[in-house]
Amino acid sequence: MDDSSDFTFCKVSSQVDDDHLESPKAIPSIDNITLEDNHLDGMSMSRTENSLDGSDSHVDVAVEDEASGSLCDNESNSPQQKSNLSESATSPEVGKSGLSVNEPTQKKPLAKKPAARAKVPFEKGYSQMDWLKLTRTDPDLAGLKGRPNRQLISMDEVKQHKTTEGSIWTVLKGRVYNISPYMKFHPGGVDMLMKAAGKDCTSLFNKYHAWVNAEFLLEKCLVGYLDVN
Ligand code: HEM
Repeated sequence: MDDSSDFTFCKVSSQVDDDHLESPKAIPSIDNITLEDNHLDGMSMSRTENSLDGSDSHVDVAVEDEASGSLCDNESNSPQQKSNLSESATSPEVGKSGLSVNEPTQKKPLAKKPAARAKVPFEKGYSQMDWLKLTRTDPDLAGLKGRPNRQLISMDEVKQHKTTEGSIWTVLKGRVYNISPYMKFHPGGVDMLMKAAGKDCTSLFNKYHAWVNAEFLLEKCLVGYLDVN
């Protein structure tokens, strides 16, 4: 068999040709490049903006329950963690600028403070696993009493469900949920979730935990969809 027609045996010649690639010229001289310190300042500013609430008062009182890990990819997907990864992955090694992150004298300004956590210990019987069990057994968590949940609901109507026992509504990503039954199960506490009562809580939700899968957690609490007109 002629080797040249056989893919398996096709000859591969070296592509590494310094003249062709012009490698010395392809890499620009970095002698004159300097990095300004204010670049780093900018990054730390944005870090502050991204913090949960700008305060350091949160204490991690998390009680690890058996289900939280499966409900949200809380460690690897948190925005803070992602940012850490990208920062370390893209940090340039700048040999002469004095800002190389690999230099031993350089303290680690790029390492973001760990996200402040404010999980509250759940009462017995109110873990996320207990919530999942309840969603499977309670036939009317939304409190619809037989009405369909495909209806359009105005913001005015949502506002009226602010304090009503058993019927506290919120809007999250265009969906209206009855969050009353979830209150005591909320890992961030009742007080925090009450901030969502009668409002569109999408931005608050995203601020604290955009990675949480609320569509899944609150599926059975769906009352309807926000009427934006
Ligand atoms: C309305 C739907 C909501 C659902 C389904 C929900 C669900 C959850 C879940 C599953 C966690 C645990 C997160 C984790 O372990 O990483 C959590 C924690 C937390 N939530 Fe919510 N939440 C909601 C709304 C809110 C709102 C509106 C706020 C703020 C006003 C809030 C504040 C918090 C806080 C402070 C924590 C603890 C901090 C943390 O775990 O990082 N949540 N929530």
